Amino acid sequence: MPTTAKICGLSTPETLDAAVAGGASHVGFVFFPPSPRNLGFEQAAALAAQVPGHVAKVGVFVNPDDALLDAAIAAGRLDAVQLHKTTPERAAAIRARVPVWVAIAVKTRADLNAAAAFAGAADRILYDAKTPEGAALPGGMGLRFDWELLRGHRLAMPWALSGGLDSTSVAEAVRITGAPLVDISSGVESAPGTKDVDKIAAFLKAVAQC
Ligand SMILES: O=C(O)c1ccccc1NCC(=O)[C@H](O)[C@H](O)COP(=O)(O)O
Repeated sequence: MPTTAKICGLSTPETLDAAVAGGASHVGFVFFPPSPRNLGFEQAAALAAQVPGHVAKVGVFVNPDDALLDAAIAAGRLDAVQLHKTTPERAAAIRARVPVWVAIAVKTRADLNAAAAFAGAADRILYDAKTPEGAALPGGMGLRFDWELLRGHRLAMPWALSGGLDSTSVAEAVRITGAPLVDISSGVESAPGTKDVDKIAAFLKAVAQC
């Protein structure tokens, strides 16, 4: 199966176009005000209108309440929500309304065990690098974890790899982990929150060669 890619934290028409033109399977819209990638609802609606049907729109949230979820799902016409810092109970409740990705923050092998609790409560697990205690963001910080932790990894649900990827490292990451889907944010930016069309194109070209 070819590796597919999600470009996360898009916020402009030009960079969204680059992701779609380069063959991204998913695009990510962040709904978390402390993030430099945070979208307003009108901005999300305009971007969503630009996404063709074969590309899935994933909203990224940190422990959201129902009001934020409802507004963002409607504005961004979201196909799935990606939840950071959630619980199996909350993920299951949200999954009754919309497909759910759950981010699992990884630093050590023991962290991988957290995924099992989301069986039946998530549609996909996103293994992402754990950010430091007290960090402003739980993702999108360009940090990577030891990919060897996922060598030979088996999970009875779809999953994806994230954290510190870029166009020069993604082939090795996929070779080691066998990730079916890779997710990237800061590795295709020129500054926090500023996506770069050339970096997006280079990353997606590298993924296509995996
Ligand atoms: O990207 C953000 O600003 C963000 C904010 C709050 C929660 C999650 C966030 N990003 C999650 C992602 O899916 C990122 O793509 C993922 O962490 C990888 O980021 P990077 O290491 O920068 O490629």
